[in-house]
Amino acid sequence: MMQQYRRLKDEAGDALLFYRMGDFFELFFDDAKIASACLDIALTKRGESEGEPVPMCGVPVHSAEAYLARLIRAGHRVAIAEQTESAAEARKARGSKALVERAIVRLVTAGTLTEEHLLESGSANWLAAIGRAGDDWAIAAADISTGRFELVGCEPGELAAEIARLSPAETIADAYPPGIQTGSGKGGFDSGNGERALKSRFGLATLDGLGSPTRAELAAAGGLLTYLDATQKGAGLLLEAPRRVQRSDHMMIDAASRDSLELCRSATGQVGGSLLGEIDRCRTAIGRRLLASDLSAPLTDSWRIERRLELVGWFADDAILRERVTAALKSMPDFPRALGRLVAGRGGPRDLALIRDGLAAAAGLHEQLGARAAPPRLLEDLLPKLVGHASLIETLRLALVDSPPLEAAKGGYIAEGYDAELDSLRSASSDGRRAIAALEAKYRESTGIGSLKIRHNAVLGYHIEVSARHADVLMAADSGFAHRQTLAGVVRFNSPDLHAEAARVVEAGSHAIAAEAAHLEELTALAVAAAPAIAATADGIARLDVAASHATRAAVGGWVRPQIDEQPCLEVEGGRHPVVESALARHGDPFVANDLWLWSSDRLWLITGPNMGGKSTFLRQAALIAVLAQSGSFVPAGRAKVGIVDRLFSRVGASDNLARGRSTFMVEMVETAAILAQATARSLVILDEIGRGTSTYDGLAIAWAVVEAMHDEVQCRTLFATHYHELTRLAGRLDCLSLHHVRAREWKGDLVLLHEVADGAADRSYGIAVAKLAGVPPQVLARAKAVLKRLEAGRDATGGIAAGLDDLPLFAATAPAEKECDRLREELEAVQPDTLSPREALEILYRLKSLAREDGQ
Ligand SMILES: Nc1ncnc2c1ncn2[C@@H]1O[C@H](COP(=O)(O)OP(=O)(O)OP(=O)(O)O)[C@@H](O)[C@H]1O
Repeated sequence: MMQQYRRLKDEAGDALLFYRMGDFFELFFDDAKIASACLDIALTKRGESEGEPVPMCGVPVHSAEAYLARLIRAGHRVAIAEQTESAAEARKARGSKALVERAIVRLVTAGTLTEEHLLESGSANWLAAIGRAGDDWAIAAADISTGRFELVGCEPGELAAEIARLSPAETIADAYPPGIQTGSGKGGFDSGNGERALKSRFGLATLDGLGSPTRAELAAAGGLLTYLDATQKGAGLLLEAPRRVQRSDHMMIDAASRDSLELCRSATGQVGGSLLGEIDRCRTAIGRRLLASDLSAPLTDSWRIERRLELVGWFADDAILRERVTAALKSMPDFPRALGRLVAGRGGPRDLALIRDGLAAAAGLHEQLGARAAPPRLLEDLLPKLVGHASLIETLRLALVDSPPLEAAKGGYIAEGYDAELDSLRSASSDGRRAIAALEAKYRESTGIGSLKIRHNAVLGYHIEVSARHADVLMAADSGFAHRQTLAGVVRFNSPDLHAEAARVVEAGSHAIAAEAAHLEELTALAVAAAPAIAATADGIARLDVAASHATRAAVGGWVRPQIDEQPCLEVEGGRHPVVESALARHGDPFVANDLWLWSSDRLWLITGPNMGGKSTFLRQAALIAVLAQSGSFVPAGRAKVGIVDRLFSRVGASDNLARGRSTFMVEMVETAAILAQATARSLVILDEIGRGTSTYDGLAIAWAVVEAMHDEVQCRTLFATHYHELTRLAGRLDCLSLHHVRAREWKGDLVLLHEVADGAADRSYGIAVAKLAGVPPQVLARAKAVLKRLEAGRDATGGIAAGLDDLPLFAATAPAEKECDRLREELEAVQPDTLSPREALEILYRLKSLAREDGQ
């Protein structure tokens, strides 16, 4: 057994091996130690290996799913080794001491799950594979619980942002992509393998129909499909043909910006408190997953955005229709995931019923919506997807009982009237049961024992049971009963009549179960054959649900349809931060709406004002409004015009990221560098107190240089909140920068924060007043005031820390003159290495060195 175990363990590699022994999955050696710690189950010992006791632990097969879920969540992979023959078969084939054959039937990993209990209903479960061809990178991502499959080519710098968009359950690669943690795949990351695998999986002669994927995309697809084959071990796989996603089709938002804006998860990692949690009014899990995916990838194509907005507007304008559709969606099951399980061979009768009910509800929605005049364009495209399943629905309706059991093992899911033969087997079995009931009555009468019962259990089957004190009558040699078992208090018997009836019941029952299983197979095949059309119906339902959700949220919050523009503008009247507004409303506090006007000639707003004044809130609300608008939602404002944003960056100064092993300030600078390198003129950048994580002088200097670079070089829409009042001097020098502040007032010695954004710089910073609000003790406040007075006197005398900045040349004048570089480059370009003698080469090298030295001075 140990040999067999070791062979399977070698095959499982770094995955924990669940080794099937009867009703348990057992784990041995280090696997047992890891699993027992993670699952909090007892670690025992079994036998010896090399003189040492073998550590072991186990989980019952019937509850293995729950344990699997915990191991997967803790980041493990699990290989399932099943018995591939029964003990009797092994004995028959190889003698009485034969070992039962076992094989790994599946490798369970976070990215390859299909089981309902192992998946989160509201989010996609992506497996992402990162591939590379030369300098090109790409991601192939598949969610086999619903069949989605994407190929995305990206620049190396965009890779991390794309992975953040997908938020995969598992990422694999064989190269080391910059800054991304991945697990190792199972090989196959080359374009030749990718091409072969795609062609064979989708039965294609050429890949032109898939939009001719790039070599990097093929390499990624190769790694992905190889991994899926290795983990699924020949089980079916729900996978649509891959959709090629252009990176530029959606707004690029990197991981740090997603975190700081709390788009799909709040700072605590929950959906509640995030933008997604705030706007989600979806009625179906399918819709909820699409909403999360929409918010993660706002569109950049105004035509597609408008189509989504039009559908939301249609629902927003008609409350009655919206209510009706919402009510219809409420009963919609998660049928695409049911399909995923059926395709993988892990489905049951209930999954078929979910498909039946989902498709029937979709057809009902089609009827409701199809009758409407002048539907929006997107709806016209969606409606045909909702129907076309009439015969499948009808077959499933006739074949299945209303609510079939999860498991097929005990039967009872095929409806009466579907199969006459099955019906007669069932009636034979129920006739038998009736006959057994009649026997019970007969025996009571003939023996005179009123408490005699005919019972059934797994060991004895049907048997007669009487209490010990009545047993003598049945024990008599000529009683016609045969003794089977004596327990404390009861004695059990058999009889020839009972035996005959029981055999009838059992035989008919097992034939009936076999007949049901055959039907289950046929019906599953029917559903699997319709998989692409069923997945399309699910997509249609999801889009309807999301649109209705947006309309509902808009109606509740008084949100408006944004105007989408190609110009780089962001004009918001009466804008609100949806999450902060809701949080305040829970305490009965009002949110103060604010305006924002960014356009090409006034594209950088520098915002000052007291702590707690609402600067961060104002910045984030601008970013959230852009995200909402471009993902096709109405926005929390009185009016909004959103110029398409290609990349969104949000940085909060000095945010802690010690987990990644970098100091706070280092993180801030790395992220600021990324913005300066990646933002384009169509981007939106919000910078919140950049530079505060270091000394005042350094911080101010960095903030100053960053503002100048955003203004002169990047030239994109930028909101910059700061406590460095000195920066306001930049307003006089930078044409497209304007000053704004959040208002506050002191009233009877107390600070009143108005949360209103007004033009101009703040008059002072109110830091000590905020400290008072926060409950800092009076003696500390008094001392701080005295220190402040001294500092201010010093500043007035010397002109303050920014005194020397007024005659600082403009950013462009100090930026590295490209010309210097160019001279070197020109020289280099003129060199023709193949024609040079060694001596000439050396001379050129000297000349280049001296040129570099001259320019450096
Ligand atoms: N427009 C608003 N209307 C009502 N309350 C608001 C508004 N904006 C912010 N607030 C409230 O003020 C609190 C502080 O806001 P925020 O964090 O945006 O301030 P800040 O100016 O960035 O502060 P700091 O400079 O200390 O980071 C919020 O949690 C919210 O409760």
